[in-house]
Amino acid sequence: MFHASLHSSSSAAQHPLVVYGWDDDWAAAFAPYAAQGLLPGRVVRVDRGQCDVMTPEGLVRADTAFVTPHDPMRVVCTGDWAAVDPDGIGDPRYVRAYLPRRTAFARSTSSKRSEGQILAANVDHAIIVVSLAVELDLGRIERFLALAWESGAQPLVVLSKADLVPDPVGLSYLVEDVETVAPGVQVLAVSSHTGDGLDTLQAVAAGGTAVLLGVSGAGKSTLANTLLGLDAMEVQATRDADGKGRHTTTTRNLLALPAGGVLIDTPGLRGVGLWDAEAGVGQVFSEIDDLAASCRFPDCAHEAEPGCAVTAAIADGTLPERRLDSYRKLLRENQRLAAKTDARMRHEMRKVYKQRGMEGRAAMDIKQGRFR
Ligand SMILES: Nc1nc2c(ncn2[C@@H]2O[C@H](COP(=O)(O)OP(=O)(O)OP(=O)(O)O)[C@@H](O)[C@H]2O)c(=O)[nH]1
Ligand SMILES: [Zn+2]
Repeated sequence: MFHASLHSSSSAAQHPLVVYGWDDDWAAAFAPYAAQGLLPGRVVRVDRGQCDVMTPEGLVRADTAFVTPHDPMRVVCTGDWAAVDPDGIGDPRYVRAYLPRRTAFARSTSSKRSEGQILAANVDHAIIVVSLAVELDLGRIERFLALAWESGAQPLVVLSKADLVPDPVGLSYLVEDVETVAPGVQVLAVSSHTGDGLDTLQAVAAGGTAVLLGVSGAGKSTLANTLLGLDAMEVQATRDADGKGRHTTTTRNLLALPAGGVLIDTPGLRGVGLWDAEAGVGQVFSEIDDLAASCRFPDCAHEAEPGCAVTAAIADGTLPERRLDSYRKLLRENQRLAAKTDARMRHEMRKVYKQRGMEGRAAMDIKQGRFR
């Protein structure tokens, strides 16, 4: 790139995988595999025991048999950084290993046997898309926030279809409403139709790998197409061809954005639920946790205990009762799920991602001038 050639004569060309999120830390983690002659690559799609991996040689197809253990949390997934066989060594090529994940999105796979499944790995930004065309459901936003925090990614709430709320004062109230349930999270009104807010969203997305979360009709596909630089005509044409208008994400689930950054859009993420997100739940309701720290009893249940700071805040109107109800509901739901889930698997997930998530959030806090 222009900058690179100005500042450093040795790096005339940047690594071809930089647009897919490659950085010095990944390079360091990959060094032992590079020494074995393996190629680095980012998994852009997984299906039927094979995956597509973007490598410096371009897109290669590789078998995942060596990295497919019985534990579904350890199966290679979209967003992983993989070590694959170089060209000419065996046919098919194999994925030999994948690098430790920085973050991961998981969900429970079945209602009977609650098992975790990884949906996307190494996501930096969880973009929660909420339509302004319908009434805001703050409880639902809180669920998505919990899920996002639990993954280790930094959440961002996008209020989509902002063109439907032409009154700027009304719009600012809606943004404020969402901000009250999303401490530590940026809330951004965006319209794919007028382009409002897109610059800011693009700038955030350029800083890493993003996923779009949200219910059906929230505007995720439209936003994805906008970020990918596909205009409405192209999308319409595609919609006519496959009846879905989702051509961009049917072949690859991970795409480099023209304005920088990477977008992951896997089908599974579209219906994602809450999975063992207890730490994430606490993060969403951090103001309640803060209050609880001042309760007289450390194990206060905020019911009828004397000296309870939480019920006091509800009584004096500083904490909406809805927030506490919502908090309890999510915790209960979460405990039900957690009870059904194999403890070892949960432990595994905690160990690997929690630390990273906390480090990431601490770094974000420092960057944004928030200190706790
Ligand atoms: N007015 C307005 N409508 C929008 C905007 N963005 C999307 N829409 C409309 O909202 C509807 C749903 O948008 P999609 O992008 O398909 O929503 P989605 O979240 O991808 O939905 P699923 O694919 O079902 O998950 C479509 O009819 C879009 O045309 C916007 O910025 N303004
Ligand atoms: Zn209390």
